[in-house]
Amino acid sequence: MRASSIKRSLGVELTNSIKQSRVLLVGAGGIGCELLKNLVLTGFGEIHIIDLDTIDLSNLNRQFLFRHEHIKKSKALVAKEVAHRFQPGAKLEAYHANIMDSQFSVDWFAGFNIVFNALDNLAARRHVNRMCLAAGVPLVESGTTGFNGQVQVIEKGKTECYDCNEKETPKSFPICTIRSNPSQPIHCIVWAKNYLIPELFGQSEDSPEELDTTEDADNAQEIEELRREADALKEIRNSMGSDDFCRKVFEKVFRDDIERLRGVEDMWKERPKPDILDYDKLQEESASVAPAVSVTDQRAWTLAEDFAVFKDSADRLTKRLKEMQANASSGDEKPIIIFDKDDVDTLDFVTATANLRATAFHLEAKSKFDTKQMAGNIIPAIATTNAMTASLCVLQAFKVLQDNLSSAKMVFLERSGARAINSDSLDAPKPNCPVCSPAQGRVTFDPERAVLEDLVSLLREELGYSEEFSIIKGGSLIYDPDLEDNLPSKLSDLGVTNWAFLTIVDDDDQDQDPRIDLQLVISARTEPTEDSKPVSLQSVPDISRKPKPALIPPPEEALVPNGDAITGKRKREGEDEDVIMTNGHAAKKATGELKSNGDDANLIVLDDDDGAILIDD
Ligand SMILES: Nc1ncnc2c1ncn2[C@@H]1O[C@H](COP(=O)(O)OP(=O)(O)OP(=O)(O)O)[C@@H](O)[C@H]1O
Ligand SMILES: [Zn+2]
Repeated sequence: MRASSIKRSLGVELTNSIKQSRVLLVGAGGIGCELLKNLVLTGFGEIHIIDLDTIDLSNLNRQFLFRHEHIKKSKALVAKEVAHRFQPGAKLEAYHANIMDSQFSVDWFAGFNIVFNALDNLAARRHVNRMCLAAGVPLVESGTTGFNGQVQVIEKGKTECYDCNEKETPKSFPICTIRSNPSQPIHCIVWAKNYLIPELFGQSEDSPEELDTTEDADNAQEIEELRREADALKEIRNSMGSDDFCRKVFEKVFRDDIERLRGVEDMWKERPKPDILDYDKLQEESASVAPAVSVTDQRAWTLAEDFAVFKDSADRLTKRLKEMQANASSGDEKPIIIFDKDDVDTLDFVTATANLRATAFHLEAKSKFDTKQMAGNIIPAIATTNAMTASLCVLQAFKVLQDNLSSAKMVFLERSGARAINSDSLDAPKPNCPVCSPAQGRVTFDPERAVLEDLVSLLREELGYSEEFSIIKGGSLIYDPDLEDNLPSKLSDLGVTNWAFLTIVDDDDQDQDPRIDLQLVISARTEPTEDSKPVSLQSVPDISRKPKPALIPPPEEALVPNGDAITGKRKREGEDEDVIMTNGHAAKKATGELKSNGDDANLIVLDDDDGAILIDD
């Protein structure tokens, strides 16, 4: 878009703040590529891009900055290079790195006017949320799943933070469900992917992440039995490459193991016993099936087809592993094959063996396409959703730059319902949020000298804490009055490194109400200072007292849009007043009009109470 069009659309003031802004984009994947293009073309002054990953073939369908020749190159560096061509004057900086690295400190974050999250995982999102809160930088958080998208503006003390609401943790399955008692097709897929493949071709894992062993403490005997089964499989692994390898694997997992389970009568009171599968019978039935049937990915294969693909993919994997072993040098780690949804051999093997198991347990077989989605834990990423979400991020960023937070929104992109885009007012911070409710302070320390006692004394002498308080780092207690043994330990030996976050919890309710929690960001001194104290306060925080539960007032600066109380409820569909997009056409805001601009017939103006948005047709 031409600079003059942007200026006319957004106004001189906003255009200037955009030009002067220094922003950080975290993640150069599906949303990130779209967002980078938007930021560059809108004229943001300086854009820093960070991504830890390299480009994969499966990214190319939607991460449009990347081409075939970029595969295996850094996402951040290629994104920077390609986006630069859109606007050669743009100031771009790229980092092929993990945003959670300590080099990206609170001070580094503080150098940006806005941070945009375009990430795909909870841990990194949480980390950036915390860093932005500590640095006092507004964060525009975004995410998509399939047709749904969401954009949220986060500002310390004014809005909810990313952690104000609990997030669902990824699903894990009890180990016995996976190994002994599957009741859904996904259980068979996880079995094939996380148990059978590692046991045969990979590194045997006792407790891979999708298997939850905690629920099974009472079930020690069953676990022991499963261990014996795994040992037997390891022996079969040694016969890999021999003619009867496939038969041995098959008869072990689809005959002997099932036979044993059928004998555990208690398991089959509510459901039919699993069936034993017959190798010779399936061999006969599959005689006319060509292994090429594995390219059929939209329908579930027949049992004979599953059998044929099982044998064929097992042969392919065996051959591969043997070759890898032959090419490995003696000092190398043992070569292994791990499941990858984009690795056809492993996907065929998982689809076929999961379906054989599903049939044995009277469950539905799944197509290769469905198995890929389920095994890769993926809801398909949709380019259009990413593009729309990325544009909503920029619209919200305009409100942040205009310091007009009361009109910023939590925006939802949905496929169902009358409108594609719905929005909700931003809520005030949750008073009991463990991340954003604590008071904030900064201390510096000398990593060579500082011991825990120095920090404890500082808290008592300079901040007035009594005897009763505790210090927590990353969920572990490093100090409370009963943990005096730690006092002479160096902070660095207690895991307190540069830019660590410490939480101080006041446990004293003798004289008056305890203080609210205090979050201390602790940074190592690099230069020798005049200050000879091993630990010193850099900023003196204002630590209020915990309000009594019934009397929690909303924080003073909290957002109260239109003077109304915040209810935290979603608005009904069609009730909000933001930009609407339907059927791919950008339409006007509820009250606005679609106009054609007289002196530039190619321009479509979208009216919005907050200023017009101009689209170059
Ligand atoms: N800690 C992190 N530091 C830097 N970048 C990160 C971090 N965690 C995730 N990312 C990046 O965020 C991006 C998220 O993009 P996206 O959701 O499109 O995922 P993807 O891995 O590219 O695609 P998919 O998972 O759908 O195959 C990825 O490029 C990923 O590398
Ligand atoms: Zn919060």
